[in-house]
Amino acid sequence: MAEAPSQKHFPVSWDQFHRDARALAWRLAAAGPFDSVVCVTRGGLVPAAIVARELNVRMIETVCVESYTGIGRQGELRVLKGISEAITSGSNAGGQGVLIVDDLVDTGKTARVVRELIPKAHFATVYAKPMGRPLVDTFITEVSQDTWIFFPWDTGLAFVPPIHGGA
Ligand SMILES: O=P(O)(O)OC[C@H]1O[C@H](OP(=O)(O)OP(=O)(O)O)[C@H](O)[C@@H]1O
Ligand SMILES: Nc1nc2[nH]cnc2c(=O)[nH]1
Ligand SMILES: [Mg+2]
Repeated sequence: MAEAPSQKHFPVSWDQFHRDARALAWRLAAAGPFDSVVCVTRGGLVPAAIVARELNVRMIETVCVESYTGIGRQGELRVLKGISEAITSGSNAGGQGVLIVDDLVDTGKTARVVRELIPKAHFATVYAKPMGRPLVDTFITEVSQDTWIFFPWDTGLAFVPPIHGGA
């Protein structure tokens, strides 16, 4: 898969991701309470599970978005499934008391589209890049715009050649 030459790599292990998602939950505990969690698929599924467990939220919804087709390759953004009215009705109108969770914000395109669907919701991500940062209410770690984050569900153990060369 082709990627921009200046791209730095930021690999995240399961352990690290769990710690960071739990740190996000600690921060969100002070920003709530939240009646429901909306996760932005697919990357938001794992952090949403961790955050919902920590905050004892059992009402979980998805908003299904398709955007990136490879490392650093953003295609046209399509919302494949919107947010159920059950989540945004009554006292939760407009997204009041609703928490949106995604793994990261990069250009902010995904966050902007999801926010339009549910403007009063609180938007949280584990990681943020500078362009998308203004669209997020709460996040844990910022990485530079030219960094590509590799999540544990996208990676696996592999041989690394020794520094001195050869095997
Ligand atoms: O701020 P943006 O530039 O819009 O990028 C952020 C989005 O990109 C990734 O999703 P992706 O489209 O790769 O799909 P996935 O969640 O199914 O992996 C990530 O999970 C965010 O949702
Ligand atoms: N895995 C991954 N998906 C992304 N989508 C947009 N930016 C990123 C990134 O840095 N890593
Ligand atoms: Mg995503």
